[in-house]
Amino acid sequence: MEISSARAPAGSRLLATPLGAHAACRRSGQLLRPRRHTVRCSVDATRQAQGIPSAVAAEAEAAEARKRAFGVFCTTYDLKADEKTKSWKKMVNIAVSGAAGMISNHLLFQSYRFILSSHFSLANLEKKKLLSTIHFDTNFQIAAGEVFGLDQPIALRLLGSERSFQALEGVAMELEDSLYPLLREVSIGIDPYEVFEDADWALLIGAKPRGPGMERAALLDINGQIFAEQGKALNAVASKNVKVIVVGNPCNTNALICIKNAPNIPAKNFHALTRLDENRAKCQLALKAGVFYDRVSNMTIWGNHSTTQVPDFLNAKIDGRPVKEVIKDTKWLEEEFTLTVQKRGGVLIEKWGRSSAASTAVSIVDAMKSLVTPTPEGDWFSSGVYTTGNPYGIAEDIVFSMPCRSKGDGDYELATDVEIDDFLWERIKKTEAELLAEKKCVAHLTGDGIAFCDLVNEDTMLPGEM
Ligand SMILES: NC(=O)c1ccc[n+]([C@@H]2O[C@H](COP(=O)([O-])OP(=O)(O)OC[C@H]3O[C@@H](n4cnc5c(N)ncnc54)[C@H](O)[C@@H]3O)[C@@H](O)[C@H]2O)c1
Repeated sequence: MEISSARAPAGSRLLATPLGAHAACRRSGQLLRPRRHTVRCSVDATRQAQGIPSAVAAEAEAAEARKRAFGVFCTTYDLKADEKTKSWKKMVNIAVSGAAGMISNHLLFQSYRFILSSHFSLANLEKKKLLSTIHFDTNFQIAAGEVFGLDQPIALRLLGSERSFQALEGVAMELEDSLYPLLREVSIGIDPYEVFEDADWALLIGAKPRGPGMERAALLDINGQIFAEQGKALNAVASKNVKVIVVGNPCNTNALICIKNAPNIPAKNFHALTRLDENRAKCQLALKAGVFYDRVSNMTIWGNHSTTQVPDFLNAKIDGRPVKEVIKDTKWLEEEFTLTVQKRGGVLIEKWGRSSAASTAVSIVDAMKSLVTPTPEGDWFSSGVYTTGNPYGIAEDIVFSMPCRSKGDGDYELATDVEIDDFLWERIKKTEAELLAEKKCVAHLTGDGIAFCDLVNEDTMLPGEM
């Protein structure tokens, strides 16, 4: 077999993949020219080398590969183990549910990241200056190496619903045509037991939106069932150390449902996405203080990804100083800042007629990066994580957004150097009460008995809802 690559970095060679099997090549024995790689194979030599006895077996294998991979990604690479390059890492398998939806569309294609000079100041924004200092990174950030590095090949496993399957094929076609150099496999499907196989990461975005007049309790049940099934599927077929980020709302309780349905995966591996709320809070503080957002650190969102969430200005810092020393307007911090962050999603819908997708996609990438890169000394990030064993006195056995630090190994520890005063604690208890009430509504999905839902009177809105 002769293999050459036009796009692999100099000195590197292509990676063998389990999905690949180079099915089409074995089937036809003809020269194939996938866009990225020229692959020539000798049918007999390949079969002999791999101990494949007959054309029937090759055809069966080809059919299997066709079922699981999409388009050009079916013609992935067939190097034997001893031919693997030392310079490439083992493939990372990333499963994305709701892959044909709005957030995924941004995550997969258009998650633009401004790369600005570090002295850039929002207060001094001038058009000319902006043009000269901004560069666009238009690649899919994960496949482009922003999360895992430039030598990390990626496989994407895209899960859709029956209704969105055709759109999912379109997504896969666009991924083909985007020529992402690190994207080596794409498979699509509607069965989580197939799509989540060997997943190292699962980004659970797909969920049903709350329809007009639908009570929160009904949404909890409908989406809870999706996440119970996906938890079971992850438990059965994903990597035993899979990291799961639940985005679909109500994401804290959906994450709890996943945990309860995936007993073989450590509960610590599950996250509910509250990074968008953290980013929104940082932006508001930066605007008020007249600094660029990278000067804001230690920003915690406590609790639920809902309007009861608590953006913590007591522990946050600007230029390493407590926020309250920099922004002396306590009334603004307690009232306007808190409400603005809590209701940001709803206001965005009012303006644009749809919920945040681009900034959510960016925050998913941020959340992943926070787990695979060491947290800067003294700082932390927010994530909705399992509360059992938490040092703050928050109720156990729920998923609650708290301050986390990572060594960059995919794991995290809760920050202990935080202060909690009466104002903060009162608000933490309110969002905790909401999550405990949500938990009761989904007891039938977490193995905790019969569900009882009394959320009707206290029907808080999710960020992103009107
Ligand atoms: N946590 C956060 O910060 C945050 C922020 C914004 C939105 N959200 C939530 O993210 C979710 C997705 O938002 P969106 O704008 O992408 O919605 P969308 O409606 O554009 O896309 C959702 C996609 O999921 C698919 N889907 C539905 N059920 C599925 C299932 N069982 N398996 C796989 N796919 C399924 C749908 O067909 C659709 O393509 C919503 O629940 C939204 O409320 C969360």
